Amino acid sequence: MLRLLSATPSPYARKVRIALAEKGIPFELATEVPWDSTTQTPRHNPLEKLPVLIFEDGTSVYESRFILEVIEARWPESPLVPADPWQRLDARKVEVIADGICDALVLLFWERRRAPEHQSAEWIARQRRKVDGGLRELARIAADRDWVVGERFGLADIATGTVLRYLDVRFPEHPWRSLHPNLVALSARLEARPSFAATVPVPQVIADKVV
Ligand SMILES: N[C@@H](CCC(=O)N[C@@H](CS(=O)(=O)O)C(=O)NCC(=O)O)C(=O)O
Repeated sequence: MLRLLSATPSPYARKVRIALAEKGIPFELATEVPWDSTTQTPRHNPLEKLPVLIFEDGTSVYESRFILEVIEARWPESPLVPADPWQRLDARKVEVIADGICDALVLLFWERRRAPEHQSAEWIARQRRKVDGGLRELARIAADRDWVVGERFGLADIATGTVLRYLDVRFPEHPWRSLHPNLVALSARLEARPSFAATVPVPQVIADKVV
């Protein structure tokens, strides 16, 4: 059985979970805390990050954008990327922006886990700018369209929907809902999909000292 190493808050893993669900591909969900010494993630990814997609023969694929490319190549039915090559690049650009916002949110989360006297205000401000700028660009691209890119649900919606809900987990005080009402409407539509409803992110308990 196909296996996915995942974590309850992970927006990157949520993209893969949603894609597999939307394509009807069965898999075993292995929920980990990659920050704890007990995690099996390093056994399957030398970069020690999840999500990791593990095939029955033990081969592993990691880095969510690449995992999604592998899934699209291996199971092309119900495509999640547009057929038009330029629209496909637009969708992948949206994923780059969404993942980049998530990356900034992860860095922000860990900076705030440091003792107050060790937190860098400059570093926090820099990550905050990336979150705000990325959200502005996603709001500009999405506008009031039914789907973020193209004429149907796909990768760009998965990436945008996951970062918006991840904000609630890692940066609940961020005013994105008042700043970008079009993203609020988009998020509500996406979260109503069964693949989203089944994968709502929640914080995890991290037992080990990480920073
Ligand atoms: N670019 C990677 C990012 C993955 C990532 O940062 N995963 C985190 C977990 S989570 O933030 O998604 O919940 C991780 O495994 N971190 C462990 C580590 O960085 O050592 C992807 O898209 O897959």
